[in-house]
Amino acid sequence: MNYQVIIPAAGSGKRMGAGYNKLLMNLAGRPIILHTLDVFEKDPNCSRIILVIHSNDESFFTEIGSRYTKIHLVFGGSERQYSVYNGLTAAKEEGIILVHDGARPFIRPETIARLVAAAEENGAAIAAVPVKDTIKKVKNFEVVETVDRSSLWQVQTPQAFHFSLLKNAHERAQKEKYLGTDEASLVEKTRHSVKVVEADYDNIKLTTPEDLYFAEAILKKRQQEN
Ligand SMILES: Nc1ccn([C@@H]2O[C@H](COP(=O)(O)OP(=O)(O)OP(=O)(O)O)[C@@H](O)[C@H]2O)c(=O)n1
Ligand SMILES: C[C@](O)(CO)[C@H](O)COP(=O)(O)O
Repeated sequence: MNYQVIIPAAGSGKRMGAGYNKLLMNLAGRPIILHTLDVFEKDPNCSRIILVIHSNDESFFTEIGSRYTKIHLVFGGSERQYSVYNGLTAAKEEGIILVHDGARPFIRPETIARLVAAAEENGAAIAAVPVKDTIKKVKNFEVVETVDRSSLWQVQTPQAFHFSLLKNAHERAQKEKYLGTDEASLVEKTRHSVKVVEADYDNIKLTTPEDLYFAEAILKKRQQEN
């Protein structure tokens, strides 16, 4: 089943502390964002990549345009949610649409395929992995509650939706002025069910400097697999 993907890549990477967009940082000799784009450019089921960029990075992304035939560039907003919404305006209003963080370069094609199938069937599906650590609610550095982790999952991207379901959820959030940290939380507010597809623990989001060490190790392991 064909799908479109919105790739939000317009963040400032504050937690990475590079002083510029972390997605332009080097990973195995290439900017992180190119590793992510490669997955979708190579996927024959991906019909369109809507890449949401910061105006500061326009020249970089314009330059790579010739190597990535599926890309449509859109400018982002001050929040991730606004960037994704801007991406929706450049999408074809049909079929299945995915949202995938540019900061997650290790997504596997087989996970994408499972998510697309689940979204086709249910309307909404997200990648996630079961929590491994004990999770506690903490206030002023004091434990308030230990949360039962048997039903807790750590949510990732891609998140996959019927186009109209995602568009309606974003429009409602814009109208009612609420922000979510992922697309599924906006869809949940419309009371539509969201299916979970178990993904990989190495589908990490490169957020802080330590993640770059993990990324080098993941890449090395993937090269051994191929
Ligand atoms: N206004 C924003 C904020 C984030 N993103 C994108 O959303 C993804 C997940 O966001 P995050 O990892 O938080 O990236 P940053 O916002 O850049 O990081 P930080 O919060 O540390 O500044 C990233 O690919 C980022 O580029 C975006 O397109 N527009
Ligand atoms: C969408 C997401 O990657 C799911 O875990 C996460 O919520 C993004 O959070 P961020 O702070 O915008 O990186």
